[in-house]
Amino acid sequence: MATSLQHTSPPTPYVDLGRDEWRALHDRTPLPLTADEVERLRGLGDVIDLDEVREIYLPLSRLLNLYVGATMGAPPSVSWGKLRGAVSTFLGGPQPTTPFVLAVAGSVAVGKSTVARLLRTLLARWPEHPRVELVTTDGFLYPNAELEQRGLMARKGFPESYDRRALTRFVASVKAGQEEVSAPVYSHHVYDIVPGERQTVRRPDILIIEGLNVLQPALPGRLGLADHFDFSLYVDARTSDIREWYLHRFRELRATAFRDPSSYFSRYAGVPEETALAYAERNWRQINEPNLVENIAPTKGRATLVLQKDHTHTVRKVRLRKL
Ligand SMILES: Nc1ncnc2c1ncn2[C@@H]1O[C@H](COP(=O)(O)OP(=O)(O)O)[C@@H](O)[C@H]1O
Ligand SMILES: CC(C)(COP(=O)(O)O)[C@@H](O)C(=O)NCCC(=O)O
Repeated sequence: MATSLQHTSPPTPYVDLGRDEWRALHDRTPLPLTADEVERLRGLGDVIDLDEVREIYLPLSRLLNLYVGATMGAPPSVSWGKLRGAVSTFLGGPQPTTPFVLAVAGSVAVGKSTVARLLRTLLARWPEHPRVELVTTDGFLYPNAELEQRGLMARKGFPESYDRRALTRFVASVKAGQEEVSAPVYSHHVYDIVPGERQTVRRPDILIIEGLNVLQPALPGRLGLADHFDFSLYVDARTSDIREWYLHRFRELRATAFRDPSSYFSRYAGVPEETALAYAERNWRQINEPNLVENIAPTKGRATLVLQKDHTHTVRKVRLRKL
């Protein structure tokens, strides 16, 4: 005889919300977007539907605002910084605040940069944490010369193509509250690290660290990058959709940025479209897809929150780790 237990899903460590359930949270988000802010978001230059911003990303910024408040505390009031307050009491005195570290993970072309830029803007609107810095992990790729030497030129984006120690040290120093920390800078234009250029971070309220491999587990015996995160977000979609977005972006870049003769990819602006697309397809098949399958997707379960997108970039499901 069937028991009711057979019909009950087993408990999971996540809360799953469908689009409509998540969207309903929008009504409870105390900081609506003003017309000015909508204009500013348009100014970011990203293709993103403004209803999607209001219904999905604005509630997400509120959830993050709650996490920042609970973890870091702003003014030590009843509702702010309970955890910090309790720990300060335990340690016998107020502890200095350090930046809240938010990681954004996912495949090449899944939309990480778009989400990270959007969150930088949305999070900075909250009065408790106006100073938000965004750093991408590509600055920690080894320079091409080093990748050549290590035989890794066809593995750009794989965990071994990064200076993982420098990346972890960077995030640890920001998290430690160091006054000024700097990161190397990668240029998609020249397809290499820019010699001598640095991005400096000066004790922001929030640091967003965005990249393919941010959720990779630590090497045995070492502290991992993810050990310094206060919250992590994984942007997810079907591999076949991500492939389409990758090829679409390549086609768009061919018509714009690749036309600049100083671009590393300028040769693909001058060849027939099918030759250029064959190159992009090969890059997807040989580099980005295997990296997604072997290294990136397996880290999804470690994220605090997963955004699941459909083929139009519309978020259909949000999965949040239970506290
Ligand atoms: N929410 C969105 N709505 C529409 N297009 C998007 C959205 N997010 C990303 N895209 C598009 O998808 C492609 C990949 O996005 P991008 O943020 O550059 O990805 P990543 O940083 O993960 O490589 C780009 O062409 C971008 O314009
Ligand atoms: C620079 C990247 C490795 C992404 O770096 P991230 O900031 O995510 O660490 C990636 O966008 C890339 O250029 N991959 C090389 C393969 C390709 O050209 O598609």
